Amino acid sequence: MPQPPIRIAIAGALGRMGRQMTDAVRVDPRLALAARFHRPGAVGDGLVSREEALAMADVVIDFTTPAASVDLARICAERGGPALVIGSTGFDATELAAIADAAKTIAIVRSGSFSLGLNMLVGLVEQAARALDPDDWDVEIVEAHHRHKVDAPSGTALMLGHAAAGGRGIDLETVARRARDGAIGARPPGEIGFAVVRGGSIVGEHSVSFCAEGELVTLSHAAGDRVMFARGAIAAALWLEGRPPGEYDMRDVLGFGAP
Ligand SMILES: NC(=O)C1=CN([C@@H]2O[C@H](COP(=O)(O)OP(=O)(O)OC[C@H]3O[C@@H](n4cnc5c(N)ncnc54)[C@H](OP(=O)(O)O)[C@@H]3O)[C@@H](O)[C@H]2O)C=CC1
Ligand SMILES: O=C(O)C1=N[C@H](C(=O)O)C[C@H](O)C1
Repeated sequence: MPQPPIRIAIAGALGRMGRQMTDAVRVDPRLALAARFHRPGAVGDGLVSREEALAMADVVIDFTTPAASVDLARICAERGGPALVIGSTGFDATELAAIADAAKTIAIVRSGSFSLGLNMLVGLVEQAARALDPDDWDVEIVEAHHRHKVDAPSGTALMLGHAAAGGRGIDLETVARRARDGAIGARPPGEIGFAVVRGGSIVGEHSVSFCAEGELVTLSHAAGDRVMFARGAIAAALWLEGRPPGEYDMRDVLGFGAP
């Protein structure tokens, strides 16, 4: 018997990723585009209210803002579904805790990047960080995005930072250096530095450099098109079918295991 298509609702449907998701879901025979919604009050273009959308969907795919994603996760948990794929970035600790709380009731895949290649890079970064002595090898993460991006460092850069810190067996927050300016002094050993570029239409570029006396190792990824984020989010939505409540990430979906 052929499986019935998974019914997808798209949050933030008029945004850059919302539009990309709409196109990708429409052409995927495993999925039915059940509903699209945007901000409260947004109408036209086939949009419905959030409440109507949630009633029609098995999975909601959400690329919006931290506040909107947290609210959506809370509402989905209160009504016992649907499951959620969250791609928004820029969450603070309180917002992340709220999503973790919702994941006690519903299944959620949340990732700063739905790119397959990027999630493979996360494992390579963790491996390199484990192998290279932090007293000799400085870690520097550089990310570049389009001029419209509102959070920094990117969710992906933070994932890469967590992978590097995890490889060293430390908590990223204790060693992260998110910005530098002025008379900052010499670089302390063990620091994980972030640098941010914003401009034009850059879809997303990330590099992690391990810098030692006389040599440099750089691992990098460049996104040329948002379509692969949409494909990754679809893989996550399909993977969610029948999953118990919990907060999962793209490495779970891809079967890459913990970094
Ligand atoms: N994890 C991943 O692989 C990827 C993650 N992202 C992340 O996804 C998020 C969205 O990115 P992008 O599409 O470029 O940004 P956009 O600003 O283009 O889209 C976000 C949309 O969400 C809408 N929105 C705001 N509040 C609500 C709400 N309460 N309900 C429904 N919709 C709402 C905004 O509306 P309005 O226009 O009216 O403000 C906006 O159109 C960002 O956090 C980005 O970092 C992006 C690409 C890949
Ligand atoms: O805002 C974007 O565009 C992107 N955001 C994600 C992030 O913060 O890492 C993923 C991707 O790089 C595009």
